[in-house]
Amino acid sequence: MSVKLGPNRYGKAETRLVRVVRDGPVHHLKDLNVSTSLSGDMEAAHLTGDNAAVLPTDTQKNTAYALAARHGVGQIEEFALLLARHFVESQPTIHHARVQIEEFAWNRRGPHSFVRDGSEVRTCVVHHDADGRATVVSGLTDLVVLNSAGSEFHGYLVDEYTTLRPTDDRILATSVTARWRHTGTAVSSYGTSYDEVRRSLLEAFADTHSLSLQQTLYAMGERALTACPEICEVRLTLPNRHHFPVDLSPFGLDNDNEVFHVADRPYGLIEGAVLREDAPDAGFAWE
Ligand SMILES: O=c1[nH]c(=O)c2[nH]c(=O)[nH]c2[nH]1
Repeated sequence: MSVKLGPNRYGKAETRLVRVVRDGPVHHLKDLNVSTSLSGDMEAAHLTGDNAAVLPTDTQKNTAYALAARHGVGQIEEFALLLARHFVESQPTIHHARVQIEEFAWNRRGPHSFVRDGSEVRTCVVHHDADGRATVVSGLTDLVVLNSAGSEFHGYLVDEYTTLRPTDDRILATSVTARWRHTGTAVSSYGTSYDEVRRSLLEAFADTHSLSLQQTLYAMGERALTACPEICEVRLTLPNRHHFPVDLSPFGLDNDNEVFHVADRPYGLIEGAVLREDAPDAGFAWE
C-alpha cells in the first residue's frame, strides 16, 4: 500500500494571556486566548521523526507572551499579524502561520477594577505566508439578541411529517457568531471597523421585520457591508433559540403569547455568507 502525507499544521492552542498596562493608578487590561498554528517543511517530522524543522509549540506559546511584553497588545488583528509574520519571517522551515485570537472584554468599574458582563467575545483569524500574503478575518461570537415582536414564519413547505404551525407573531432569538473578511490588511482602524460592524449587525437584527431567520441573516450581512467599506464578506451562524408558547389550558389559563418554554435543543441552525459582488478571491482566509 502506498500512502503519503496530506495537509497538516501544528501549534499551541488556547494560550491564555492577560496584559496589564499601568498608567499610574489607572490600569488597562487585555485578556486574550491565542492559538497559533504553523505549517511548512514538516515531511521529515511526520515520516521519520526528524524534528529539525519543527518550532516547538512550547516556543510558540512563549513567543505570544514575549511579543505581548515587547510590543504591547493593541487591536487583536494587529497582534495576530505581528505574531504570524514573526513565525514566517524568523524560521525558513515555516511557510505559513495561522493565528486565531479571542478577546474577552472587561468593563471598567474603577481605576484598577473590572467586571465582565455578558458572554460576548471578539475574535480574529489571521493568515500569513512566506510570500508575504496575509488575510484578516475579524468577528464576534456569543452575542445574544432577542426580538419579542416583528417575527413571522409561514409559507414553508408542508409534507406528511410537518407539524409546525405557521405564526405571524413569534419571539426571534439567537446567539450571533459573525465573521467578516477584510479586503486588505491596510485597515485604518480594526477597532473602529469592529464597532461599526457590531452596531450594524445589531441594528439590522432589531430593525428587520423578519419572515425567517434566513432573511434576517441576509439583512445583517448586507447592513454590515454597507456600513464598512473595508470588508468584503460576512459569514453568519445563527442558532434559532426557539421560544414555544406553553399550553396553559390544563390550568384553565389562556396564553396570549406571553409565557414561553425556551428549548435548549434541538435548535435550527441558520448559516450563510453575504459578499460584495466584486469580492476578491478569499484565498486561505477562511481555512
Ligand atoms: O426562521 C426560521 N427558519 C427556518 O428555516 C425554520 N424552520 C423552522 O422549523 N423554524 C424556522 N424558523
